[in-house]
Amino acid sequence: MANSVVWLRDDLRLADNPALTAAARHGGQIAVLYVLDEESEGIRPLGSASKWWLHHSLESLATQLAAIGGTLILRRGCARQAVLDVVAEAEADAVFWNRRYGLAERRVDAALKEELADANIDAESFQANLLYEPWTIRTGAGGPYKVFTPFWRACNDAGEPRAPLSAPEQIRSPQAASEALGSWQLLPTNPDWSPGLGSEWTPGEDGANNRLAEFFDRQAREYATDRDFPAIEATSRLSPHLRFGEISPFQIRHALRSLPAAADKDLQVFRSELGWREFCWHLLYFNPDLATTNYRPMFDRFAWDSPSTAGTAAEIKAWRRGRTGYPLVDAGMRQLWQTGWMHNRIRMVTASFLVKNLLIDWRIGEQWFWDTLVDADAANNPANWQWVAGSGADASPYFRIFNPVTQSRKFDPDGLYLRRYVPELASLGARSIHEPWKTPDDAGSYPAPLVELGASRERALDAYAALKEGR
Ligand SMILES: Cc1cc2nc3c(=O)[nH]c(=O)nc-3n(C[C@H](O)[C@H](O)[C@H](O)COP(=O)(O)OP(=O)(O)OC[C@H]3O[C@@H](n4cnc5c(N)ncnc54)[C@H](O)[C@@H]3O)c2cc1C
Repeated sequence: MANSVVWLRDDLRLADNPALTAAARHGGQIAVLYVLDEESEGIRPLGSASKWWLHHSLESLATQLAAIGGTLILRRGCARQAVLDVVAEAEADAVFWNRRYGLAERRVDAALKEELADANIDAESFQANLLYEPWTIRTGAGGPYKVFTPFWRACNDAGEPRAPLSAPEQIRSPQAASEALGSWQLLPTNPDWSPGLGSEWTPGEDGANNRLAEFFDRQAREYATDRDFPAIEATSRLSPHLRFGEISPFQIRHALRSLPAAADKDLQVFRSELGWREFCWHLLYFNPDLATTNYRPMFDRFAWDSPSTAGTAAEIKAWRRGRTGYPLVDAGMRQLWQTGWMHNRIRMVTASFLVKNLLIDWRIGEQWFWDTLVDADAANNPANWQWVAGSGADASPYFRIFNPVTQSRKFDPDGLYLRRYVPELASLGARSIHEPWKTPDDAGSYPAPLVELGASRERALDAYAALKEGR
């Protein structure tokens, strides 16, 4: 009986993996392959935190595969060549994979499919990582959506997504050489900045399922109200697991159905957050340059400060290091550095501070998040940055400039989150911790504010007015 190859990409799981299920049905031995492709044209290189995650996720996947009799084959290089090599080595007559939606990735997949067809090798792809394929959700006029609410309504009208598939109980893998994971050097050394990530996260399918179970047990019920408070662990923290496909949106959606109806309001909000993920991928599918190009071309003329001037370079550095003098911004940027993750509300606050109070191009912030987030996502990251900057689809109105002090008082009233990530301020009381410059004697080495909020807000509004008026 002929063998097959399963080429895994952003779907590092055994359960609800249609490509793997198809291979199991095909029969014969299954060569399960992961390719670290930093060569194919247009593929965005992984950021440092994503590399850390990938290492541990692959390690976990290899262990899980071994438990059902399989082996994971690792190759580095051009994906096309790696897949063709493994097809030959495994004497396979079929290749299965789950779809990707970025343009560069789609081009690689389409070219490979053709090449395999010419060689009489069957190649089949599946829907696995999005509930709704981007091209299936269209406006009445047949175009892509630009606004979330009607997009999500159209998704819901399209019907309930399919039930998840079980993991195969047993597979057999052919002999094929694999590179050693360690030789890829995905983990940081000199210095090793990852201990904080290690204590926060368990990459892999088990880690993902545990997060989901914990979220359902403890948190899902207060999600709608508590999700905005960064000191409360009220959100699912599933984002890096979804990013690497250790859990599928189908599994989450299906599991939600098992919860009691009493939690309906919370679950509705949670479901629509998963909808935002679908929307971001819909945007990326139709706007492949989302990470580099303003969705609204009008913003091409926006007067960002030049990052090469000394003053702006110093501001960027202070923002990255969590030394802007605004405790909520700094707590967020330090949470990001220490744990590879930042609470959603604080992502909005830190991003708004960079692009509006400092007038720094959103692409500089997007790239920093890309490098430091464990959930750095090719669609969610640029779409949200553009949403905050005002240049994106369904974007926040430009005049909505998050005030880090007001946000801090409202969403971290006792300063618990601030104290956790900005320990220099730990001795300040709940009233003064949000504005430490008013009690400088107690703020120790904590820096003075980088800019004044009122004046920097006016400068941003002027820049936007000039853009609109074509000045
Ligand atoms: C400037 C900025 C950059 C961001 N960059 C990323 C990124 O690179 N990767 C990423 O996954 N999310 C990104 N987000 C969206 C959001 O902050 C995270 O998805 C969320 O904080 C992850 O935590 P969670 O899993 O606990 O979320 P939950 O509240 O539990 O939500 C469940 C899931 O819904 C999805 N989701 C939630 N909010 C959004 C959103 N606004 N847009 C798209 N999907 C969403 C995520 O997959 C998330 O895991 C960004 C937001 C901002 C403002």
